[in-house]
Amino acid sequence: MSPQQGEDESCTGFMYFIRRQLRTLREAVFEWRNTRKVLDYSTTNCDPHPFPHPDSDRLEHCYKYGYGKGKFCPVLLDEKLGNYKVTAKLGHGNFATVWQAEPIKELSDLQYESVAIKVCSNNKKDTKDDIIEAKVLQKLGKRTDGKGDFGKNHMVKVEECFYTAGHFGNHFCIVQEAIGPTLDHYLKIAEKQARGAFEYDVAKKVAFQLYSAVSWLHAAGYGHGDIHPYNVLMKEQGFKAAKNVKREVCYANCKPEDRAFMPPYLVACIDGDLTDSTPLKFETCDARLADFGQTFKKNHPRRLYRMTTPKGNRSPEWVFKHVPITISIDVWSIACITYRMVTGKHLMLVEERYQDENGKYLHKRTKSDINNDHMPMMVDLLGTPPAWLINKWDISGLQPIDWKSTTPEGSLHARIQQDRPADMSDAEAALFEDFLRQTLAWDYRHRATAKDIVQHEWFQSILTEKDEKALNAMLAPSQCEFLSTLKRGCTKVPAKIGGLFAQKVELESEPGKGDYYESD
Ligand SMILES: Nc1ncnc2c1ncn2[C@@H]1O[C@H](COP(=O)(O)OP(=O)(O)OP(=O)(O)O)[C@@H](O)[C@H]1O
Repeated sequence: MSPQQGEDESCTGFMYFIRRQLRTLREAVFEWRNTRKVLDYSTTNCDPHPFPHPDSDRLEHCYKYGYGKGKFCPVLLDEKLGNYKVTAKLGHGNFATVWQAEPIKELSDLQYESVAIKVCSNNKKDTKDDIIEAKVLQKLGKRTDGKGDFGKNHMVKVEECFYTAGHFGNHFCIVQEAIGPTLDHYLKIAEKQARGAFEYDVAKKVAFQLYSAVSWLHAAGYGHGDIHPYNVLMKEQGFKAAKNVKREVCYANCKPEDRAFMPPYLVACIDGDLTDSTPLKFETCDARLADFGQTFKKNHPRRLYRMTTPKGNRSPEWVFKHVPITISIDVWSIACITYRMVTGKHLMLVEERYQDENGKYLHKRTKSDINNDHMPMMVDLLGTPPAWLINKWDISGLQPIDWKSTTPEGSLHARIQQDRPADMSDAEAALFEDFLRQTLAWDYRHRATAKDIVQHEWFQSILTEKDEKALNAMLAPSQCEFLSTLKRGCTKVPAKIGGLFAQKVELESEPGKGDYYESD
Protein backbone atom coordinates (compact mmCIF):
# COMPACT_ATOMS: atom_id res chain seq x y z
CA MET A 1 0.00 0.00 0.00
CA SER A 2 1.25 3.45 -0.77
CA PRO A 3 1.63 5.86 2.16
CA GLN A 4 -0.08 8.46 0.02
CA GLN A 5 -3.44 6.70 0.22
CA GLY A 6 -5.89 8.32 2.55
CA GLU A 7 -3.30 10.46 4.33
CA ASP A 8 -3.06 13.40 1.99
CA GLU A 9 -5.22 15.82 3.88
CA SER A 10 -3.95 15.10 7.34
CA CYS A 11 -0.75 17.03 6.75
CA THR A 12 -2.33 20.43 6.68
CA GLY A 13 -4.74 22.75 8.44
CA PHE A 14 -7.30 21.87 11.06
CA MET A 15 -6.95 18.07 10.80
CA TYR A 16 -3.20 18.39 11.24
CA PHE A 17 -3.77 20.45 14.38
CA ILE A 18 -6.22 17.89 15.83
CA ARG A 19 -3.87 15.01 15.04
CA ARG A 20 -1.00 16.84 16.73
CA GLN A 21 -3.04 17.45 19.87
CA LEU A 22 -4.08 13.78 20.01
CA ARG A 23 -0.50 12.71 19.52
CA THR A 24 0.61 15.03 22.31
CA LEU A 25 -1.90 13.37 24.63
CA ARG A 26 -0.70 9.91 23.63
CA GLU A 27 2.86 11.02 24.28
CA ALA A 28 1.88 12.24 27.74
CA VAL A 29 0.48 8.80 28.55
CA PHE A 30 3.55 7.11 27.06
CA GLU A 31 5.89 9.29 29.14
CA TRP A 32 3.88 8.65 32.30
CA ARG A 33 3.89 4.88 31.79
CA ASN A 34 7.54 4.79 30.85
CA THR A 35 8.85 6.68 33.88
CA ARG A 36 7.17 4.07 36.06
CA LYS A 37 8.68 1.13 34.21
CA VAL A 38 11.70 -0.51 35.84
CA LEU A 39 13.65 -2.47 33.27
CA ASP A 40 16.24 -5.09 33.91
CA TYR A 41 19.36 -4.27 31.91
CA SER A 42 21.57 -6.50 34.01
CA THR A 43 21.96 -9.59 31.84
CA THR A 44 22.96 -8.11 28.48
CA ASN A 45 24.73 -5.12 27.00
CA CYS A 46 21.47 -3.92 25.56
CA ASP A 47 20.42 -0.31 25.81
CA PRO A 48 16.99 0.72 24.62
CA HIS A 49 17.67 4.34 25.48
CA PRO A 50 18.25 6.66 22.52
CA PHE A 51 21.38 8.10 24.15
CA PRO A 52 23.26 4.90 24.89
CA HIS A 53 25.52 4.39 27.85
CA PRO A 54 29.17 4.66 26.74
CA ASP A 55 29.69 0.96 27.50
CA SER A 56 26.60 -0.21 25.68
CA ASP A 57 26.78 -2.19 22.44
CA ARG A 58 23.90 -0.21 20.95
CA LEU A 59 21.71 -3.31 21.16
CA GLU A 60 17.98 -2.90 21.53
CA HIS A 61 16.33 -4.61 24.49
CA CYS A 62 14.58 -7.86 23.58
CA TYR A 63 11.30 -6.68 25.13
CA LYS A 64 11.03 -4.54 21.98
CA TYR A 65 10.20 -7.73 20.04
CA GLY A 66 7.40 -10.20 20.57
CA TYR A 67 3.65 -10.59 20.75
CA GLY A 68 1.24 -7.81 19.88
CA LYS A 69 1.41 -4.20 18.83
CA GLY A 70 4.12 -1.57 19.35
CA LYS A 71 6.88 -4.10 18.63
CA PHE A 72 9.90 -3.99 16.33
CA CYS A 73 10.02 -6.05 13.15
CA PRO A 74 12.53 -8.91 13.28
CA VAL A 75 15.03 -8.03 10.51
CA LEU A 76 17.91 -10.37 9.67
CA LEU A 77 21.24 -9.69 8.00
CA ASP A 78 21.50 -10.63 4.28
CA GLU A 79 17.71 -10.80 4.02
CA LYS A 80 15.64 -9.05 1.36
CA LEU A 81 13.73 -6.05 2.69
CA GLY A 82 11.56 -4.36 0.05
CA ASN A 83 13.76 -3.84 -2.98
CA TYR A 84 16.93 -3.97 -0.92
CA LYS A 85 19.33 -6.49 0.60
CA VAL A 86 20.15 -5.84 4.27
CA THR A 87 23.90 -5.63 4.85
CA ALA A 88 24.26 -4.20 8.38
CA LYS A 89 22.48 -2.64 11.32
CA LEU A 90 23.01 1.09 11.80
CA GLY A 91 21.24 1.64 15.08
CA HIS A 92 17.90 1.84 16.81
CA GLY A 93 15.69 4.40 18.46
CA ASN A 94 12.61 4.16 20.64
CA PHE A 95 10.29 3.37 17.76
CA ALA A 96 12.42 1.92 14.99
CA THR A 97 15.47 -0.07 14.02
CA VAL A 98 17.65 1.29 11.20
CA TRP A 99 19.43 -0.96 8.70
CA GLN A 100 21.99 -0.40 5.96
CA ALA A 101 20.98 -2.08 2.70
CA GLU A 102 21.99 -2.26 -0.94
CA PRO A 103 19.46 -1.59 -3.69
CA ILE A 104 18.79 -4.77 -5.72
CA LYS A 105 19.63 -3.67 -9.26
CA GLU A 106 16.72 -5.44 -10.98
CA LEU A 107 14.18 -4.00 -8.56
CA SER A 108 15.35 -0.50 -7.66
CA ASP A 109 16.59 2.37 -9.78
CA LEU A 110 18.00 4.34 -6.82
CA GLN A 111 21.50 5.55 -7.62
CA TYR A 112 22.94 5.11 -4.13
CA GLU A 113 25.52 2.45 -3.29
CA SER A 114 23.70 1.88 -0.03
CA VAL A 115 20.62 3.18 1.75
CA ALA A 116 19.42 3.40 5.35
CA ILE A 117 16.03 1.78 5.97
CA LYS A 118 14.17 2.80 9.08
CA VAL A 119 11.81 -0.05 10.03
CA CYS A 120 9.15 1.39 12.32
CA SER A 121 7.29 -0.47 15.04
CA ASN A 122 3.89 -1.97 14.19
CA ASN A 123 1.84 0.30 16.41
CA LYS A 124 -0.92 1.62 14.17
CA LYS A 125 -0.97 5.06 15.74
CA ASP A 126 2.80 5.52 15.69
CA THR A 127 2.83 4.27 12.11
CA LYS A 128 0.35 6.97 11.16
CA ASP A 129 2.66 9.57 12.66
CA ASP A 130 5.67 8.04 10.90
CA ILE A 131 3.76 8.22 7.63
CA ILE A 132 2.99 11.86 8.18
CA GLU A 133 6.59 12.61 9.08
CA ALA A 134 7.83 10.79 5.98
CA LYS A 135 5.31 12.77 3.99
CA VAL A 136 6.49 16.03 5.53
CA LEU A 137 10.05 15.13 4.58
CA GLN A 138 9.00 14.14 1.08
CA LYS A 139 7.06 17.37 0.79
CA LEU A 140 10.05 19.36 2.03
CA GLY A 141 12.28 17.48 -0.43
CA LYS A 142 10.18 18.84 -3.29
CA ARG A 143 9.91 22.35 -1.87
CA THR A 144 12.13 25.14 -3.10
CA ASP A 145 12.40 28.70 -1.82
CA GLY A 146 13.32 29.88 -5.32
CA LYS A 147 16.46 31.52 -3.93
CA GLY A 148 18.96 28.68 -4.16
CA ASP A 149 17.69 26.73 -1.12
CA PHE A 150 20.47 27.75 1.21
CA GLY A 151 20.75 25.06 3.94
CA LYS A 152 18.42 22.51 2.37
CA ASN A 153 21.22 20.10 1.49
CA HIS A 154 22.05 19.76 5.20
CA MET A 155 18.81 17.89 5.83
CA VAL A 156 18.23 14.18 5.16
CA LYS A 157 15.91 13.28 2.29
CA VAL A 158 13.35 10.50 2.12
CA GLU A 159 13.73 8.48 -1.06
CA GLU A 160 10.76 6.15 -0.76
CA CYS A 161 8.48 4.39 1.71
CA PHE A 162 7.02 0.90 1.77
CA TYR A 163 5.51 -1.65 4.14
CA THR A 164 7.00 -4.94 5.20
CA ALA A 165 5.02 -7.74 6.86
CA GLY A 166 5.72 -8.56 10.50
CA HIS A 167 4.16 -11.10 12.90
CA PHE A 168 1.40 -8.70 13.93
CA GLY A 169 0.70 -6.45 11.00
CA ASN A 170 2.76 -4.37 8.66
CA HIS A 171 5.75 -2.24 9.55
CA PHE A 172 6.22 1.07 7.80
CA CYS A 173 9.71 1.50 6.29
CA ILE A 174 11.39 4.75 5.31
CA VAL A 175 14.28 4.66 2.85
CA GLN A 176 16.97 7.35 3.01
CA GLU A 177 20.48 7.71 1.71
CA ALA A 178 22.96 6.03 4.12
CA ILE A 179 24.77 9.10 5.36
CA GLY A 180 27.36 8.27 7.97
CA PRO A 181 28.01 8.13 11.71
CA THR A 182 26.27 10.44 14.12
CA LEU A 183 27.81 13.66 15.41
CA ASP A 184 27.95 11.97 18.80
CA HIS A 185 30.31 9.36 17.35
CA TYR A 186 32.72 12.13 16.33
CA LEU A 187 32.37 13.80 19.73
CA LYS A 188 33.39 10.47 21.29
CA ILE A 189 36.40 10.29 18.95
CA ALA A 190 37.34 13.82 20.00
CA GLU A 191 37.05 12.76 23.65
CA LYS A 192 39.43 9.87 23.10
CA GLN A 193 41.94 11.72 20.96
CA ALA A 194 41.82 15.33 22.11
CA ARG A 195 40.20 17.10 25.02
CA GLY A 196 36.72 16.41 23.69
CA ALA A 197 36.55 19.41 21.38
CA PHE A 198 36.63 19.55 17.60
CA GLU A 199 39.20 21.66 15.79
CA TYR A 200 37.93 25.19 16.25
CA ASP A 201 37.03 25.81 12.59
CA VAL A 202 35.40 22.39 12.25
CA ALA A 203 33.14 23.16 15.21
CA LYS A 204 32.17 26.48 13.63
CA LYS A 205 31.49 24.87 10.26
CA VAL A 206 29.24 22.15 11.69
CA ALA A 207 27.34 24.77 13.73
CA PHE A 208 26.93 26.92 10.62
CA GLN A 209 25.64 23.96 8.60
CA LEU A 210 23.11 23.09 11.30
CA TYR A 211 21.83 26.65 11.58
CA SER A 212 21.59 26.90 7.81
CA ALA A 213 19.53 23.67 7.69
CA VAL A 214 17.27 24.97 10.42
CA SER A 215 16.86 28.37 8.77
CA TRP A 216 15.64 26.61 5.62
CA LEU A 217 13.35 24.34 7.64
CA HIS A 218 11.89 27.25 9.63
CA ALA A 219 11.32 29.26 6.46
CA ALA A 220 9.45 26.23 5.11
CA GLY A 221 7.15 26.44 8.13
CA TYR A 222 8.42 23.58 10.33
CA GLY A 223 10.46 23.17 13.48
CA HIS A 224 12.62 20.09 14.08
CA GLY A 225 11.98 19.80 17.83
CA ASP A 226 14.61 17.19 18.70
CA ILE A 227 18.09 18.38 17.73
CA HIS A 228 20.89 16.58 19.51
CA PRO A 229 24.16 14.88 18.49
CA TYR A 230 22.42 11.52 17.81
CA ASN A 231 20.10 13.20 15.31
CA VAL A 232 22.88 14.82 13.31
CA LEU A 233 24.56 12.54 10.79
CA MET A 234 27.95 13.33 9.29
CA LYS A 235 28.23 12.46 5.60
CA GLU A 236 30.98 9.95 4.90
CA GLN A 237 31.94 8.78 1.42
CA GLY A 238 31.51 5.00 1.03
CA PHE A 239 30.04 4.83 4.54
CA LYS A 240 30.09 1.41 6.24
CA ALA A 241 28.19 0.70 9.46
CA ALA A 242 30.04 0.04 12.74
CA LYS A 243 31.07 -3.57 13.39
CA ASN A 244 27.98 -5.79 13.71
CA VAL A 245 27.94 -8.74 16.09
CA LYS A 246 25.11 -11.28 16.32
CA ARG A 247 23.92 -11.68 19.89
CA GLU A 248 21.75 -14.41 21.38
CA VAL A 249 18.33 -13.34 22.55
CA CYS A 250 18.31 -13.30 26.33
CA TYR A 251 15.08 -15.19 27.07
CA ALA A 252 15.38 -14.40 30.78
CA ASN A 253 14.40 -10.85 29.83
CA CYS A 254 11.34 -11.82 27.74
CA LYS A 255 7.79 -12.65 28.58
CA PRO A 256 6.89 -16.32 27.81
CA GLU A 257 4.25 -15.31 25.23
CA ASP A 258 6.86 -13.26 23.33
CA ARG A 259 9.30 -16.11 22.76
CA ALA A 260 7.67 -17.55 19.65
CA PHE A 261 7.94 -14.17 17.90
CA MET A 262 11.54 -13.27 18.74
CA PRO A 263 14.16 -13.08 15.99
CA PRO A 264 16.80 -15.85 16.10
CA TYR A 265 19.45 -13.26 17.05
CA LEU A 266 19.83 -9.54 17.74
CA VAL A 267 22.44 -7.38 16.04
CA ALA A 268 24.71 -5.22 18.20
CA CYS A 269 26.53 -2.22 16.70
CA ILE A 270 30.01 -1.99 18.20
CA ASP A 271 32.23 0.98 17.51
CA GLY A 272 35.82 0.17 16.55
CA ASP A 273 38.84 1.59 18.32
CA LEU A 274 38.06 5.29 18.59
CA THR A 275 41.69 6.21 19.29
CA ASP A 276 42.48 5.12 15.70
CA SER A 277 39.43 6.64 14.00
CA THR A 278 39.70 9.65 11.74
CA PRO A 279 38.35 12.84 13.30
CA LEU A 280 36.24 15.34 11.34
CA LYS A 281 38.14 17.45 8.83
CA PHE A 282 37.28 21.02 7.91
CA GLU A 283 37.34 20.46 4.12
CA THR A 284 35.05 17.44 4.14
CA CYS A 285 32.73 17.84 7.12
CA ASP A 286 29.12 17.83 5.99
CA ALA A 287 26.36 17.65 8.62
CA ARG A 288 22.83 16.41 7.91
CA LEU A 289 19.91 17.00 10.20
CA ALA A 290 18.03 13.70 10.67
CA ASP A 291 15.12 12.13 12.59
CA PHE A 292 12.14 14.37 12.05
CA GLY A 293 10.04 12.30 14.47
CA GLN A 294 9.20 15.36 16.58
CA THR A 295 8.80 17.83 13.76
CA PHE A 296 5.97 20.33 14.19
CA LYS A 297 4.38 23.11 12.24
CA LYS A 298 5.67 26.53 13.16
CA ASN A 299 2.17 27.87 13.68
CA HIS A 300 1.19 25.02 16.00
CA PRO A 301 3.54 25.27 18.96
CA ARG A 302 3.10 22.20 21.04
CA ARG A 303 3.97 20.51 24.31
CA LEU A 304 6.33 17.68 23.44
CA TYR A 305 5.75 15.18 26.19
CA ARG A 306 7.92 12.48 24.70
CA MET A 307 11.11 14.31 25.51
CA THR A 308 13.90 12.41 23.87
CA THR A 309 16.12 15.49 23.60
CA PRO A 310 18.97 15.34 26.14
CA LYS A 311 17.66 17.34 29.04
CA GLY A 312 20.62 19.71 29.22
CA ASN A 313 19.90 20.84 25.65
CA ARG A 314 16.29 21.83 26.40
CA SER A 315 15.34 25.48 26.39
CA PRO A 316 13.51 27.03 29.40
CA GLU A 317 10.14 26.67 27.64
CA TRP A 318 10.24 22.91 28.31
CA VAL A 319 10.46 23.47 32.05
CA PHE A 320 7.35 25.59 32.41
CA LYS A 321 3.76 24.62 31.82
CA HIS A 322 1.74 26.73 29.40
CA VAL A 323 4.76 28.29 27.72
CA PRO A 324 4.58 27.53 24.02
CA ILE A 325 7.28 25.42 22.45
CA THR A 326 8.14 27.25 19.28
CA ILE A 327 10.71 26.78 16.54
CA SER A 328 13.25 28.72 18.62
CA ILE A 329 13.90 25.55 20.67
CA ASP A 330 16.00 24.44 17.69
CA VAL A 331 18.16 27.56 17.96
CA TRP A 332 18.81 26.86 21.66
CA SER A 333 19.66 23.16 21.16
CA ILE A 334 22.19 23.88 18.42
CA ALA A 335 23.85 26.49 20.66
CA CYS A 336 24.31 23.81 23.37
CA ILE A 337 25.81 21.41 20.82
CA THR A 338 28.07 24.18 19.50
CA TYR A 339 29.45 24.87 22.98
CA ARG A 340 30.32 21.20 23.34
CA MET A 341 31.98 21.05 19.90
CA VAL A 342 34.04 24.17 20.57
CA THR A 343 35.09 23.51 24.17
CA GLY A 344 34.68 19.76 24.65
CA LYS A 345 32.50 20.46 27.70
CA HIS A 346 28.76 20.17 28.13
CA LEU A 347 27.19 23.58 28.62
CA MET A 348 24.66 22.00 30.96
CA LEU A 349 24.67 18.28 31.73
CA VAL A 350 21.53 16.92 33.33
CA GLU A 351 21.47 13.23 34.24
CA GLU A 352 18.76 11.37 32.31
CA ARG A 353 18.56 8.27 34.45
CA TYR A 354 19.31 7.03 37.92
CA GLN A 355 22.53 5.05 38.17
CA ASP A 356 23.56 2.37 40.62
CA GLU A 357 26.85 2.51 42.53
CA ASN A 358 28.67 0.86 39.56
CA GLY A 359 27.48 3.50 37.12
CA LYS A 360 24.94 1.15 35.51
CA TYR A 361 21.87 2.94 34.24
CA LEU A 362 18.62 2.24 36.06
CA HIS A 363 15.23 3.72 35.20
CA LYS A 364 14.51 7.27 34.04
CA ARG A 365 14.57 10.20 36.43
CA THR A 366 11.31 12.01 37.00
CA LYS A 367 10.54 15.21 35.18
CA SER A 368 10.52 17.28 38.37
CA ASP A 369 13.94 15.89 39.46
CA ILE A 370 15.29 16.87 36.06
CA ASN A 371 13.78 20.35 36.23
CA ASN A 372 15.10 20.85 39.76
CA ASP A 373 18.60 20.23 38.39
CA HIS A 374 18.24 22.05 35.11
CA MET A 375 16.67 25.36 36.13
CA PRO A 376 19.38 26.34 38.68
CA MET A 377 22.01 25.46 36.05
CA MET A 378 20.38 27.83 33.55
CA VAL A 379 20.08 30.56 36.18
CA ASP A 380 23.71 30.19 37.18
CA LEU A 381 24.85 30.33 33.56
CA LEU A 382 22.59 32.98 32.07
CA GLY A 383 21.69 35.11 35.07
CA THR A 384 18.34 36.27 36.34
CA PRO A 385 15.43 35.31 34.08
CA PRO A 386 12.62 37.76 33.21
CA ALA A 387 10.11 38.40 36.00
CA TRP A 388 7.34 36.36 34.37
CA LEU A 389 9.58 33.27 34.26
CA ILE A 390 10.53 33.80 37.90
CA ASN A 391 6.82 33.91 38.77
CA LYS A 392 6.22 30.71 36.86
CA TRP A 393 9.02 28.91 38.70
CA ASP A 394 7.87 30.21 42.08
CA ILE A 395 4.38 28.80 41.60
CA SER A 396 5.56 25.55 39.99
CA GLY A 397 5.89 23.71 43.32
CA LEU A 398 9.50 22.82 42.52
CA GLN A 399 12.49 23.58 44.76
CA PRO A 400 12.63 27.32 45.51
CA ILE A 401 15.55 29.31 44.07
CA ASP A 402 17.18 32.17 45.95
CA TRP A 403 16.67 34.86 43.31
CA LYS A 404 18.43 37.52 45.41
CA SER A 405 21.75 35.75 45.03
CA THR A 406 21.56 35.50 41.23
CA THR A 407 23.45 37.94 39.02
CA PRO A 408 21.89 39.58 35.95
CA GLU A 409 24.55 38.31 33.54
CA GLY A 410 25.34 34.86 35.04
CA SER A 411 28.57 32.93 34.76
CA LEU A 412 28.62 32.46 30.97
CA HIS A 413 31.56 34.84 30.48
CA ALA A 414 33.64 33.09 33.17
CA ARG A 415 32.72 29.65 31.74
CA ILE A 416 33.91 30.65 28.27
CA GLN A 417 37.17 31.99 29.68
CA GLN A 418 37.70 28.75 31.56
CA ASP A 419 36.75 26.33 28.75
CA ARG A 420 37.88 28.17 25.63
CA PRO A 421 40.35 26.39 23.35
CA ALA A 422 43.96 27.59 23.39
CA ASP A 423 43.76 28.87 19.80
CA MET A 424 40.73 31.08 20.46
CA SER A 425 41.74 34.75 20.48
CA ASP A 426 40.15 37.29 22.87
CA ALA A 427 38.25 38.83 19.97
CA GLU A 428 36.92 35.41 18.97
CA ALA A 429 35.95 34.66 22.57
CA ALA A 430 33.95 37.91 22.68
CA LEU A 431 32.18 37.00 19.44
CA PHE A 432 31.49 33.50 20.73
CA GLU A 433 29.95 34.93 23.89
CA ASP A 434 27.78 37.28 21.89
CA PHE A 435 26.67 34.37 19.68
CA LEU A 436 25.74 32.35 22.77
CA ARG A 437 23.90 35.21 24.46
CA GLN A 438 21.77 35.69 21.35
CA THR A 439 20.97 32.01 20.90
CA LEU A 440 20.41 31.33 24.60
CA ALA A 441 18.10 34.24 25.37
CA TRP A 442 15.74 33.29 28.23
CA ASP A 443 12.69 34.61 26.43
CA TYR A 444 12.09 32.80 23.15
CA ARG A 445 10.65 36.04 21.75
CA HIS A 446 14.12 37.61 22.07
CA ARG A 447 16.14 34.64 20.94
CA ALA A 448 17.91 35.10 17.61
CA THR A 449 16.25 33.31 14.73
CA ALA A 450 18.23 30.80 12.69
CA LYS A 451 18.16 33.23 9.77
CA ASP A 452 19.68 35.96 12.00
CA ILE A 453 22.32 33.75 13.47
CA VAL A 454 23.79 32.47 10.19
CA GLN A 455 24.71 36.11 9.59
CA HIS A 456 26.50 36.42 12.94
CA GLU A 457 30.05 37.74 12.78
CA TRP A 458 31.37 34.69 14.61
CA PHE A 459 30.81 32.63 11.44
CA GLN A 460 32.40 35.14 9.07
CA SER A 461 35.91 33.66 9.28
CA ILE A 462 34.88 30.26 7.85
CA LEU A 463 32.61 31.41 5.05
CA THR A 464 33.75 30.69 1.54
CA GLU A 465 32.79 32.86 -1.41
CA LYS A 466 30.20 30.24 -2.33
CA ASP A 467 28.68 30.34 1.18
CA GLU A 468 28.47 34.13 1.07
CA LYS A 469 26.77 34.04 -2.30
CA ALA A 470 24.26 31.44 -1.12
CA LEU A 471 23.65 33.41 2.09
CA ASN A 472 23.08 36.66 0.20
CA ALA A 473 20.71 34.93 -2.19
CA MET A 474 18.72 33.61 0.79
CA LEU A 475 18.57 37.06 2.36
CA ALA A 476 17.41 38.80 -0.80
CA PRO A 477 13.63 39.36 -0.67
CA SER A 478 11.87 37.00 -3.03
CA GLN A 479 9.31 38.17 -5.53
CA CYS A 480 6.40 36.80 -3.54
CA GLU A 481 7.66 38.42 -0.32
CA PHE A 482 7.72 41.72 -2.19
CA LEU A 483 4.21 41.17 -3.52
CA SER A 484 2.84 40.14 -0.14
CA THR A 485 4.33 43.28 1.47
CA LEU A 486 2.55 45.32 -1.17
CA LYS A 487 -0.67 43.40 -0.53
CA ARG A 488 -0.51 44.04 3.21
CA GLY A 489 -1.16 47.63 2.24
CA CYS A 490 -0.32 51.00 3.59
CA THR A 491 -1.35 50.38 7.22
CA LYS A 492 1.36 47.88 8.06
CA VAL A 493 4.23 49.45 6.14
CA PRO A 494 4.51 52.64 8.28
CA ALA A 495 4.38 50.47 11.39
CA LYS A 496 7.26 48.38 10.04
CA ILE A 497 9.31 51.46 9.21
CA GLY A 498 8.55 52.85 12.67
CA GLY A 499 9.73 49.55 14.11
CA LEU A 500 13.14 50.05 12.58
CA PHE A 501 13.70 53.10 14.78
CA ALA A 502 12.13 51.66 17.89
CA GLN A 503 14.43 50.34 20.61
CA LYS A 504 14.26 46.67 21.52
CA VAL A 505 12.25 46.62 24.74
CA GLU A 506 12.63 43.79 27.23
CA LEU A 507 9.36 41.83 27.24
CA GLU A 508 8.68 41.34 30.92
CA SER A 509 5.18 40.07 30.49
CA GLU A 510 4.12 36.48 30.01
CA PRO A 511 3.52 35.59 26.38
CA GLY A 512 -0.06 35.91 25.22
CA LYS A 513 -1.62 33.90 22.42
CA GLY A 514 -0.56 36.42 19.81
CA ASP A 515 3.10 35.94 20.74
CA TYR A 516 3.12 32.27 19.74
CA TYR A 517 3.36 32.87 16.09
CA GLU A 518 6.32 34.29 14.35
CA SER A 519 5.73 36.48 11.41
CA ASP A 520 7.93 35.69 8.48
N1 LIG B 1 20.29 7.88 6.96
C1 LIG B 1 21.04 7.29 7.90
N2 LIG B 1 22.33 6.99 7.67
C2 LIG B 1 23.10 6.42 8.61
N3 LIG B 1 22.67 6.08 9.85
C3 LIG B 1 21.40 6.35 10.16
C4 LIG B 1 20.51 6.98 9.22
N4 LIG B 1 19.31 7.15 9.81
C5 LIG B 1 19.44 6.65 11.06
N5 LIG B 1 20.68 6.17 11.29
C6 LIG B 1 21.18 5.55 12.55
O1 LIG B 1 20.09 4.94 13.25
C7 LIG B 1 19.95 5.50 14.57
C8 LIG B 1 18.47 5.55 14.95
O2 LIG B 1 17.76 6.34 13.99
P1 LIG B 1 16.61 7.35 14.38
O3 LIG B 1 17.15 8.30 15.43
O4 LIG B 1 16.09 7.95 13.13
O5 LIG B 1 15.56 6.35 15.05
P2 LIG B 1 14.25 6.73 15.91
O6 LIG B 1 13.53 5.50 16.30
O7 LIG B 1 13.46 7.75 15.16
O8 LIG B 1 14.91 7.42 17.18
P3 LIG B 1 14.17 8.27 18.34
O9 LIG B 1 13.83 7.30 19.40
O10 LIG B 1 15.27 9.23 18.74
O11 LIG B 1 12.98 8.93 17.71
C9 LIG B 1 20.63 6.87 14.47
O12 LIG B 1 21.11 7.32 15.72
C10 LIG B 1 21.76 6.59 13.49
O13 LIG B 1 22.86 6.01 14.16
